[in-house]
Order: sequence, then C-alpha cells, then structure tokens
Amino acid sequence: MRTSIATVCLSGTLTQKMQACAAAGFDGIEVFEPDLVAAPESPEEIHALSRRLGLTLDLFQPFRDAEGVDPATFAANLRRAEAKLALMRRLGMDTMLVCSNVATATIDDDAVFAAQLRELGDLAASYDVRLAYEALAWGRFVDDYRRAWQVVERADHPNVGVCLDSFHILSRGHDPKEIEQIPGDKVFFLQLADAPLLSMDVLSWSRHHRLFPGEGGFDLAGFLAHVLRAGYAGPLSLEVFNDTFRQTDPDRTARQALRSLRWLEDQAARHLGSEVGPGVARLPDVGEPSGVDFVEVRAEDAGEVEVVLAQLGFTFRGRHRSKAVGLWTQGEARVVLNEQQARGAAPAVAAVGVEVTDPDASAARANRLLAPPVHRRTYAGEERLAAFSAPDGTEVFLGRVPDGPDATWTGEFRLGTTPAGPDLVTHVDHVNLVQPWQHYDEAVLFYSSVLGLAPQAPLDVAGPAGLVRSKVMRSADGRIRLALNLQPAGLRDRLPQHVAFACDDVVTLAQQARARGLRCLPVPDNYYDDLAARFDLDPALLATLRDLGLLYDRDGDGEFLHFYTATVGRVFFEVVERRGGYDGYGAANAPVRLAAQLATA
Ligand SMILES: O=C(O)c1ccc(O)c(O)c1
Ligand SMILES: [Mg+2]
Repeated sequence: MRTSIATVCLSGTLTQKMQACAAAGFDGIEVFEPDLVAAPESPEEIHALSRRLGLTLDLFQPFRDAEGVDPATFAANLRRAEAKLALMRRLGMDTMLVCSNVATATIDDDAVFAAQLRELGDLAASYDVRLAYEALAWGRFVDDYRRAWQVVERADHPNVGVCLDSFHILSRGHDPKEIEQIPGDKVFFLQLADAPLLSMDVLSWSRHHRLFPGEGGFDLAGFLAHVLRAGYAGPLSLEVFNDTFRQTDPDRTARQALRSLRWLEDQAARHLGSEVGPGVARLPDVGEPSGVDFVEVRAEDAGEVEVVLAQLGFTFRGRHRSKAVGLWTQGEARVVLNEQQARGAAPAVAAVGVEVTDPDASAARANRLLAPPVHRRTYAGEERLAAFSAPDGTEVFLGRVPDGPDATWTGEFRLGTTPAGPDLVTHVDHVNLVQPWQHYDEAVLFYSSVLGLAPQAPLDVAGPAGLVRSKVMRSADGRIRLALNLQPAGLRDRLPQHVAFACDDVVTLAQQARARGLRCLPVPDNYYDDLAARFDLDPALLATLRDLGLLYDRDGDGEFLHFYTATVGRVFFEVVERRGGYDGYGAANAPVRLAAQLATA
C-alpha cells in the first residue's frame, strides 16, 4: 500500500522534513499546517519540491473547530476555510483534515454538525477538495469515530468522508470492529499511531507520547485489519506527536517510521490470512531465531575478560586464523573477544549473533526493514555472516542454525584447548543492552520487526542514579532474550551491559569460580535479612546464598538463583539458574545490583 507520514512526526524545517521522508522511501506526506506557515518557501515552491522528490502531498491538516457552532461563527469558519482551500490549490492538494470541534462548539446536535459539514463540503467541492472528518478523543461533542461517521453519513456529500486515527480510537478503548461498517470509499484517510499504555488525560498522551506502530501497546495489526476489511485503499499514514522524535535526526526518524509501516502492513496481512487483498505487501517470513550464536566483546585489550571467563569455567578455543579475535566457549555459550580496531576501547558488548534457519531470507527481511547493514572484512574461505546495526550500535549477526553442537564458523579458530570437563554453563540466557534514551523506542521496533522478538511488559527498576526502564524482547520459546535497559539521564557514563549465562547448578559453579579467584559483585547483608523476611527459605539455603553472594527470586513454584561478576570496562557477566519454570530476570534484585555497581565503580 502507499505510505505517508505527517510532517509533525519529524524535527527540522518543512523542506528538511520532506527530504528526509523522500530519502527514507515514503510515497507521500501529510502537510502539518504550522510547518507550512513557518516555511520561507511559497506554496508553489513546496509543491514543486514535492514533485522533484517524488512525494505526493496527501493531506493538509488540521482544519479546526469548524462545526457545531452558531451561525455567525460558522460564517467566519467558512471564510477561514475558503482561504485554506485556496492555499491547497496552490499546493496542488486535494484532501483536508477537519478535526472535530474541541473549543467553539455550542450546539450538541448531529443535524447541525451534518448541515455545517455539508455546506463546507459544497465550498470544498468548488476547489476540488475532499474533507476528511476526524473525531478527536477530546472533542467537545464528537469524540468517537462512530459518531463522526454518523455525522458524515447524514451530511451525505461526495466531498465529505471520515479520517480514522488509531490513537483517538484505541486510546479511548472504542471497539475498532465497527470500522467495518463504514464503506471503504467513505474512509478518506487513515492515520496510524501507537502509544505506550498509560493512564493519563488523552490530550497530553496524544500530543507527547505517541509512538510508531510496534513501539507501544496498541493492537495496530488488528486495527488495520478492520480498516482493510472495510475496503480502505488509500495510503497508510503515520501521525506521531512525540517529544523525542521532534528533537532527533529526521532522517533516522523517517527510516524508523517507514520500518514501522512495512512491519505493520505485514502484520495486518498475517492477521487477515486468506482474506488479504492484493495490494498489501508481505515481508519475507523467516520465523523466529532459535538461539544465540555468539556474543562478541570488543576491547583494545580483552585480557581481563579472559580471566573472568576462565574463572567461570569457559574454555579458550583458539585465535582466529586471520584476525585478532579469540573464542571462548562453555556448553552452547560462545563468547568472541575482538581486539581489532578497538584502540582505546574498554571491553563492551559489540555484537550478538543469532541462529536463524534461512540467513538469506532473514537478511532480505532486514533490508526491507531498512536495517543498516554492517560490513566486516572477511577473507577467502571464511564464513560470511550478514550483519545489521541495531539502534544502540550493537551489531546483530545472522548465523545458520548449526547441524552439530558447534557453529561452523568456530572451525576458523586455531590452537585452542578442547573442553575438558562437564560444562556447567549450558547457553546464553539473556543479553542486557543499555539503550540511549533517544533510541529506546526505535530499538524495541528494530528487534521486534527485524528479528521477530516479542516485547514483554515494561518494568521500572529504581537505581541510585535514576530509574532504569527495562523491556525484554524475547522469542516465544525463550531461547533469545534481549533485555533493553534505558540509560538514566543521571548517569554520565553509560551503564555497563551484561551477558547472562544459563546453568543447572549455580551453587557449584559459584563455588568453583570462587576457588579460581573470581571477584563477584558484593551483596550487602541487609539483602539477605530481607530475603529471610520475604521468603520462608530453608536456613541452609539462605546460608549458602549469603556465603556465595548469590541472589534469589521466586515466582509461583519457580525459583531463580543468580550472581554477577565485577564489571570489566563496560561489561559484566551474570550466571543464572532457573528452577521450576521461573521465567523472569530477578527484577526485585536489580536495585541491589545497581547500588553495588555504583558503589564499586
Ligand atoms: O492534537 C491535535 O490537535 C491533532 C490534530 C490533528 C490530528 O489529526 C490529530 O490526531 C490530533
Ligand atoms: Mg489524527
């Protein structure tokens, strides 16, 4: 379907916004009137620029407070409308958004709304313009799309239809199913926005917190499916008022925006199944990744990380035959230590490899979703893995699901040791990636659309340097879990990232690691006193936890035992044992960890 975006979604001047939309690959834009009013270019110049850029000007918006008014006010509204219609002709535009009256309406009567819209429709027809009437969630009288449609039906004018905006409908909890009752050709325009599920007044929610589809909590695929069932065939347009996107790079936001639409179109097509029409584009269907292939830590000198991995029981498997890269493994957990092009860099998580069944299809999907490709030097005979840069800069590699116990690329490593004993670590449980605040929502969309991971409900963790917002992106079977943590503004330096390894016997592993000299993150005694109060723990277990510096959590019948290593550069490791189907991450313990890390930093 055609794609469009309101200029209000982006930062910059009108012409910068237009260039960003065209560069990302949008078909058209909604011209937000204040952007035009503030522009030095004439309407004719904007029209000419849109043609040069290959963008259609799909919707002029908004025209406010038109209907439900006394006759004198309505006469003034007609005069105001005529000026805007003449302006639209200069822009070469044919559709104007009329939002329901929030301010000047005094007459709560559908007959009056319909008669006034009909009269406006006559005026618009003389300029070859169509009016799309939109119920704002905070409209004075019309605040529900179903009432807006009743008014439009009653106006019965070929130039008057409705504009549907997912935010106004879903924020109020109005059932979108009745959209299917509206004839598709009377839906003149469709605006799409997601939002986090907040409880606050709808106007502030709408003006500051809207998000691109896939970044919030609304069911937009289900919503769009209703609109498509109604027979709507116009553009899919984004209208996202958001404080962050208004101040960040418009080129980047525009790419993120188009990614959200391509993802949503595919989701709606899945939702519709065999009902889907021919114009709805699908993405390559790749299934979800089945596991973590590797985690890469990059550093100028990875020596300290090697020490910690050895203490945790990892085996050094060798150096890469042509690069300054080493491989450490335990069970199916593989850690690559990369010392290339890392001058001055403290150890940090640089890349995560995931296992997919069809890397080419996954790469094609990522390309279609405008994921920036990463190019790394590979030499003849080496396995070349497609990679993309996530919004936080983490490089995501797409590897093939291995046939045997080891990924094929591990054969490129030489002169290592063969794993000797029984491995206690079985695999990578989760990777925790710190997100700069301005890219957080983009990261949620990136990991859900490109990798097909599902966002879990967000959680706030109180740390001594600020609240850390956390959202886990995971595959259905839990083999991939990426915890995205928002960097609190109060922390000058980035929070460390971490890699958590799963094991079946964390007590033994902790004992062995201690014997090898591992420095764990210290846990205060107060924590264990509180544990004893909260849970009716076996005193012997409590003593073991206290002795080894292990943390503990419980959900239902499940139990979680875990510990953290000290931080090396910007990375630390965690070892976790999940008992009895425990599915969380020990969130209750996170404040203790954050405080201990701050104290030892
Ligand atoms: O917040 C507003 O005023 C506003 C304006 C136009 C829209 O389409 C909308 O959804 C909201
Ligand atoms: Mg709208």
